[in-house]
Amino acid sequence: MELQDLRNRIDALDDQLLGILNERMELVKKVGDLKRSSQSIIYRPEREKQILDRLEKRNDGLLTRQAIDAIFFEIFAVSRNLELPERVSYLGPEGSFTHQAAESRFGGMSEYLVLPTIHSVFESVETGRAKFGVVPIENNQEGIVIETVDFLREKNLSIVAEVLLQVHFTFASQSDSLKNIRRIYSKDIAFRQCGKFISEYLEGMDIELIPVESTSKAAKMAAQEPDSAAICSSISARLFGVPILYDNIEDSDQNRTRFLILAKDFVNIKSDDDKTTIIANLPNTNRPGVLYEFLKDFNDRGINLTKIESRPVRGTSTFRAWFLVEFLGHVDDAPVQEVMHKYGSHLKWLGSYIRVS
Ligand SMILES: O=C(O)C(=O)C[C@]1(C(=O)O)C=C[C@@H](O)C=C1
Repeated sequence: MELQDLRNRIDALDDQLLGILNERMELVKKVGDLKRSSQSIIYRPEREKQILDRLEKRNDGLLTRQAIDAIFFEIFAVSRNLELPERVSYLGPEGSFTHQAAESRFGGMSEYLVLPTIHSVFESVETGRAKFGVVPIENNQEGIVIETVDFLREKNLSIVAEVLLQVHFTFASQSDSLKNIRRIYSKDIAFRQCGKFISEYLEGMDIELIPVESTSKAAKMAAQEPDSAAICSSISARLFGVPILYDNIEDSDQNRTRFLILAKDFVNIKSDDDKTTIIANLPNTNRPGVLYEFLKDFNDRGINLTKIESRPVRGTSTFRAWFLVEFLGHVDDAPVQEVMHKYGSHLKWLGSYIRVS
């Protein structure tokens, strides 16, 4: 078949897609009207997951689950904006991995508020300047993001959802030959995570590695200085118009960062695959066995703990700690309710949300 014939058939399918998408939006608008009149929540991650799971089961074509997710998350984001436009804040700068995580759930059309610190993201949601906030919570190679964990305890926000992002770095420069590059900008942690690439490709060359605050700052610098390069995310290279010379240059393809979507007073309905996050401020932690007994309470009820992080209780001379605890299940599950009641005000529930694996 000729190229033109194939393109004509693609055009015809695109016409159909457009018609179907508009038809879908008519229905979404009606859902939005119903929700507004009953003051219900617009964002329903468990419904979105149900749709994605159903489509994956039905699918017998070339689309992978990842591709179905990417296409439909964009459709859901457009739908939610049609139902009620909502502003989303994230830890910037633009082009950061948190930006990428935010766009993966809220799409290219949402209104974004780019903020300089994790604290300002929490504050923007608390004060209602943004309906949702996106912050990193942990990287599987580097560990927990302490600031996020501490603000989860201090502030009164709920966890709506988690997002997992595989961290890929690109090598971007306006120079088309490595020979002409004199400086490479990046974040110190990114230099560490791309060590093999740096030693293999840049061995023996007179190049200075310059750490800057963020990988998007690095891309910005590389856009201004033609004899420099940046190790950055592909989104920031694109944003600043710096050509990508090498993609996926990280040492390990296991590098993943987990982000949280936060909102005020948000409650997810139970799904078949939930995770719950709580803060435990246990009494009498100087008595032997207190933490053991607490953990045993989960074990005895068959609740699978997935994380326990300890943080210091500040403002005292003791070495007391509080804990961020995560486990599989929803707060409405009977065994979880038992533990919550047993410890009462010593536990703070932060949210039950769909687990991303
Ligand atoms: O089913 C709903 O509750 C909707 O609002 C519709 C819809 C969708 O586009 O399918 C949009 C937003 C929600 O997060 C979930 C689903």
